[in-house]
Amino acid sequence: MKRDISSKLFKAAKQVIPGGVNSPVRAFKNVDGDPFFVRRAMGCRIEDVDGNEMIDYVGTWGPAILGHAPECVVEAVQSAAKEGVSFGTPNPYEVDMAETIVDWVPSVEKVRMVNSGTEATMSAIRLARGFTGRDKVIKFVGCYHGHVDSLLVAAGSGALTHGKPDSAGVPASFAAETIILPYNDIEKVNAVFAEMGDQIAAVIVESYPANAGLIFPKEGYLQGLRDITAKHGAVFIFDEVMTGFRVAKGGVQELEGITPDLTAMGKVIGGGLPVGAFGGKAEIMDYLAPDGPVYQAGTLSGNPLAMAAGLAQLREMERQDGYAKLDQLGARLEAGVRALLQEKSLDYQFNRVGSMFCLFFTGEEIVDLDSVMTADTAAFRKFFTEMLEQGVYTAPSPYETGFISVSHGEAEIDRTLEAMSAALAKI
Ligand SMILES: Cc1ncc(COP(=O)(O)O)c(C=O)c1O
Ligand SMILES: N[C@H](C=O)CCC(=O)O
Repeated sequence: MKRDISSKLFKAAKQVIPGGVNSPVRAFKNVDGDPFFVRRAMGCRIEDVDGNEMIDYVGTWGPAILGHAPECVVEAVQSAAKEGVSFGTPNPYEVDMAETIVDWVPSVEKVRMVNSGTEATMSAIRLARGFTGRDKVIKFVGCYHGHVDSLLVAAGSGALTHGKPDSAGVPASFAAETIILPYNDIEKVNAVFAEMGDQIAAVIVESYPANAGLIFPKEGYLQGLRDITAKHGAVFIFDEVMTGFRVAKGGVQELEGITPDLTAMGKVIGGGLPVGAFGGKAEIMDYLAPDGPVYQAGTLSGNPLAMAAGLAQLREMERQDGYAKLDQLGARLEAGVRALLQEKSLDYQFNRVGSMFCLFFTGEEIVDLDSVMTADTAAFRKFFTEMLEQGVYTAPSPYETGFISVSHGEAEIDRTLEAMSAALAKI
């Protein structure tokens, strides 16, 4: 593939943008390559500035559930923009969005809009601390909750990709308030609560961890977290920034029948514009300013364009019965991948829920970060590079999850399986 213009742009970008990118996972460091720059993205395809077209499974890291630039979202943004792009006052879209979230997400009684998933988790943590009057927070190894200081400890996603699960610049005193435990081990959680339950403000967990590949909870694990937090008066925070509105209308909490106290949301609810949200029990949410003592704010929060885009996307998903369609496409991909692995006598693990999936280049059962880290990263790199050569763009890291969109069709899934077959043969 020719990448001349992308190479020039990357060179120029590195002069003026740290690492040449505005978010580390985009830098392709984990695949020994340089990133391509995108000119346009429509449906399930993206085209780079050199004219290479690719079937896309990154989907702008999750938000593009209908595919790129769906007509309904573009029209909603255009029409909203004609009335003004930001008001800095309450607007009707915000009420519509809040009512939609409360209607769709089982545990949410009240919700506050923010501008990113990071803001959502950061605010949820502050609220949990304000509500309980406690400081300590439990998070799990490999879970990523955005670049919140106290949560950038043993984190997944870009932090893991770049071999630095902890970040410089996070004061040791902040990190000391975060208790890190392995995922999927409820005994360890119970033991910490037994020792210091009255100091723990919150347990935060990715509903299905999807920033260290895609890991599923063991039977009873999420309910175990729910029970122990309830017993000790700690706030149970579900991070559904990635899974919310993606795996089902009501996210993982709907699938698993779990009722968290607070939920962090983002990605799909923004329709591709910068949006996050956090919500939950009214009793806790009412601790927020202006009614309560926990301060939280945002110049552009509830922005009319972002709300219009998100609402249009959610309504279209409902209208098309998008979740059922995504599950069918996901099942087709899964069946094809499993057949390929069997045909090639590879014992690699493949995890999928609805339209989210991850192929792990290891035979170990995937239960936590330790098992994820047994994957053969050299094999992953070869696979990624070969897939890209064949016009299929998957995440440039073994620790990210793939996303199918409603605009993928059976033909694209089958083409992807052909590419996978060739790529696996080259490993
Ligand atoms: C589970 C999860 N939580 C939080 C975040 C942070 O969201 P954002 O990148 O919008 O700040 C992300 C993604 O980055 C995520 O996947
Ligand atoms: N895994 C991250 C979020 O889900 C990827 C997005 C980013 O960090 O740029």
